[in-house]
Amino acid sequence: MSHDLGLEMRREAPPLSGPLLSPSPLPAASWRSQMLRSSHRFSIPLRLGKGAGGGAKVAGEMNLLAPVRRDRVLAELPQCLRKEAALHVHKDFHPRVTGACQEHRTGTVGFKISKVIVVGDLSVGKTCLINRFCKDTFDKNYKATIGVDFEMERFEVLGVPFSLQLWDTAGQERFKCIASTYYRGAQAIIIVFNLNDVASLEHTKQWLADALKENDPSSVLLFLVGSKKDLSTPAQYVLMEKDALRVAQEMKAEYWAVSSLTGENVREFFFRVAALTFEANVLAELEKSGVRRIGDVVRINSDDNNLYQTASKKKSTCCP
Ligand SMILES: Nc1nc2c(ncn2[C@@H]2O[C@H](COP(=O)(O)OP(=O)(O)OP(=O)(O)O)[C@@H](O)[C@H]2O)c(=O)[nH]1
Ligand SMILES: [Mg+2]
Repeated sequence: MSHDLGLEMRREAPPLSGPLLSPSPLPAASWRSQMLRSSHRFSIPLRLGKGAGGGAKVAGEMNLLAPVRRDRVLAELPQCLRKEAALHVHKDFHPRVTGACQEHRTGTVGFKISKVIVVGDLSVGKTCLINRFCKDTFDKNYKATIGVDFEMERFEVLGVPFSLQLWDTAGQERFKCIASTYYRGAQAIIIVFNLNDVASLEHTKQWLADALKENDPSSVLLFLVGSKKDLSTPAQYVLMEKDALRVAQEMKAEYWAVSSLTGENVREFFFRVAALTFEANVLAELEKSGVRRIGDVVRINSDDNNLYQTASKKKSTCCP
């Protein structure tokens, strides 16, 4: 049974199994025609069990097949909204990241996808936010998300292809247990609250705690996003922003305020998410390749039975 209540989509995604999507139930040609669009929304059927990292197969195909849209090309680091609550305030990408991109040393980053989960109270505007960015649409009617959906977005950052998988989760309590099984493996968590509803801001701490149960708090990037900015008067907004900045600082999250109705800050926000996630991925890749070089030097020694021996092993036989 697939859930389609309130969702415009839609092609059923392949069932999830473990960290990867299992083979598609659709013929390859059918998936390929879907892939030729640069943004895709999938519903996850309710029958699915646990699974979280999903999408690598789909993303792999997308990287090969779909060209990146011209308006998804990032040549510079998009800036934060408020310096008081930013993940970092540097003007440019980390110099090691820029250098690695120029020298084509970004390893597997161009072939990977990064999972981003979007959580928050019901009706705060999570689905509208994703739809405004991915499809440039806005629906004024509330249609609850049941379980989860995800949308694929492809970017090019500093000349390197980069894909984000945006997971839109249900805010309604009765669907939360389904949605939370998809939290695992996120590289970024977007916690949305309604700028006109202080309770939804208070609840963001619980949403964060739940999402962090399934993720590594030391490596995940956090964003706190106030929605429906168009409904606040400037005076109301200033008051709410003060509280939101404090919460963002406590969480170590980057703060944004958006309107999916008018589109204010939506593109800027997602570009920032893509850029910071990309930067973190490249830095992690460089770290990994550095460790590999130091710790796993491959030696060829014809005197040994094993022709390939790591430097550390060799050392231990010489110096007991
Ligand atoms: N004025 C205004 N209304 C918005 C905005 N964003 C969303 N809405 C409205 O808020 C309602 C809920 O939006 P959704 O995006 O469906 O909310 P959700 O967070 O996905 O809700 P769940 O799926 O139940 O968790 C809809 O009626 C939207 O039209 C906005 O920026 N401005
Ligand atoms: Mg929704």
